[in-house]
Amino acid sequence: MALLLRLPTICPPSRHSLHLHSTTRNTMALNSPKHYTSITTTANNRKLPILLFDIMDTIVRDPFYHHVPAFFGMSMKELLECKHPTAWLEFEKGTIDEVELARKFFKDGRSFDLEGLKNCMKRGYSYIDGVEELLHVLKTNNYEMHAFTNYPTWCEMIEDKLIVSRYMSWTFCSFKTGKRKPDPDFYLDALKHLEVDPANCIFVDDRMKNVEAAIAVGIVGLHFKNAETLRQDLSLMGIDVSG
Ligand SMILES: Nc1c(NC[C@H](O)[C@H](O)[C@H](O)COP(=O)(O)O)[nH]c(=O)[nH]c1=O
Ligand SMILES: [Mg+2]
Repeated sequence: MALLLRLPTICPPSRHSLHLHSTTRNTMALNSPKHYTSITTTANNRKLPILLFDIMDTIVRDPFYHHVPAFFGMSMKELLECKHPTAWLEFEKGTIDEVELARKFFKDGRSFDLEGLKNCMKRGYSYIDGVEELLHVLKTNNYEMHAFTNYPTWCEMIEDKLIVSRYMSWTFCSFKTGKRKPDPDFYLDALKHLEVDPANCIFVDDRMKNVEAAIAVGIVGLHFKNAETLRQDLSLMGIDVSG
């Protein structure tokens, strides 16, 4: 089983605590650290828990680690040595656009074929094995799902190719919010937007530090390893993953 991270049964109040949304009734059992004994709905028939998904290397393969070095004819080590240290992060936060990214992608300001890089990224995007099938089941079983991703406007290229919106909304994207995981404010803003108690959200991410940040604000955190262990973890928590 993939590592399952959960706050103590009842999350201790912190300055970040949010109040239970007033329309919530019969909330999930809080007396078991590892299993929700009931799936609940709110007064407006909202099914709980809400599922929040990291995208890169949780739902979609990140082309950065193989396709991009190959595109530049470099090893990853060589690429990291000559890349600008913050340009990509700025692009992810939406503070620069892709033209500016291209201008400062390399520390020495050398130019490159931006359209070629974008096509390379597009070719590289694919669902991680077994994930789309799991999303399909969760969608069929009426779970509310949202993307929660550090990624630039190129989310649109992912959407164009994989139509992730069939399964979840592109609600929480760093390029729109200007915040990146593991910034606690990114998670707190999401809870405020969703008007939901953090214990009624499950967050799934391949990076442990992002999972830990979710847990720190009271969200249930699952560390993604692969689709099968995620299915098992969700099932153990009482989520209906039957097809
Ligand atoms: N530095 C560049 C990256 N890096 C990969 C990113 O870390 C990744 O795409 C993203 O931040 C994933 O975040 P999450 O934790 O999965 O939400 N990728 C590029 O394509 N180009 C870069 O220059
Ligand atoms: Mg990721």
